Amino acid sequence: MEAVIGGARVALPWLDMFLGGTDTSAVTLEWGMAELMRNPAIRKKAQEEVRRIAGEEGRVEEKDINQLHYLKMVIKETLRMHPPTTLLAPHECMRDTKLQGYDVMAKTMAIINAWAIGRDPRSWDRPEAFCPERFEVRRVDFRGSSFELIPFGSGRRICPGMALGLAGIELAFANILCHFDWDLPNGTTPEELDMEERFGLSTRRKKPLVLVAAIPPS
Ligand code: HEM
Repeated sequence: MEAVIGGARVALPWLDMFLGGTDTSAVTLEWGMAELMRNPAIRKKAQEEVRRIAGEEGRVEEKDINQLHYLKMVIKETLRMHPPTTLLAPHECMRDTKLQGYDVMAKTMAIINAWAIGRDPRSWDRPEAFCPERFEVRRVDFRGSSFELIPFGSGRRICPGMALGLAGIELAFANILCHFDWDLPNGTTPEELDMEERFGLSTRRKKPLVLVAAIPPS
């Protein structure tokens, strides 16, 4: 990100880092919870796993994260359907290139729609269904090597904060599922939950997610 200070353009990489690092994780968490509210059976399965791993300590810590196999699939499925940086970052072609029969001129701006790629029926069976189990049979990586799932981009400009972002999302997601039972307010049914998006720097929910938290009976 750049700012104009005293007439001069100044690069602000720390601001990129701050915005890229906080907003994306918060948006992913909100979409993930929304999908779990629409899919109670998936929520129950994720919550059972988290509470089993939390055990007697009653909380999930960083050392436990690698055991959260189902929750990791829930997060992967969330990033497939709701990549926060919908259009990744614009890339400029450095030299004249031929790509799959197309001529791409130097200086061409390439904008990649990760949202559409994640919902492409040529790559995904029932793409509009939230189904973490699809990753049990299909070993798709989302770290830049499987082009059908690129929420963090790919190649030399892939998101450098991926590991940090994922660890934060996993830990926060696990603990909010561990400590509370969740419900929709005012008798809203899962089918009625509004999933409309608002496109922006990161694509968030048009209406913020409002949920009722309850402490589970011990
Ligand atoms: C769910 C979490 C996150 C997602 C989905 C995400 C996604 C992305 C995407 C799609 C890009 C553009 C990649 C491209 O150019 O093709 C990017 C770039 C970047 N991200 Fe993230 N990000 C996340 C978390 C973070 C965190 C936690 C940090 C830092 C603490 C971070 C810092 C950056 C920076 C500095 C860039 C620019 C890299 C460059 O241009 O070379 N991101 N991110």
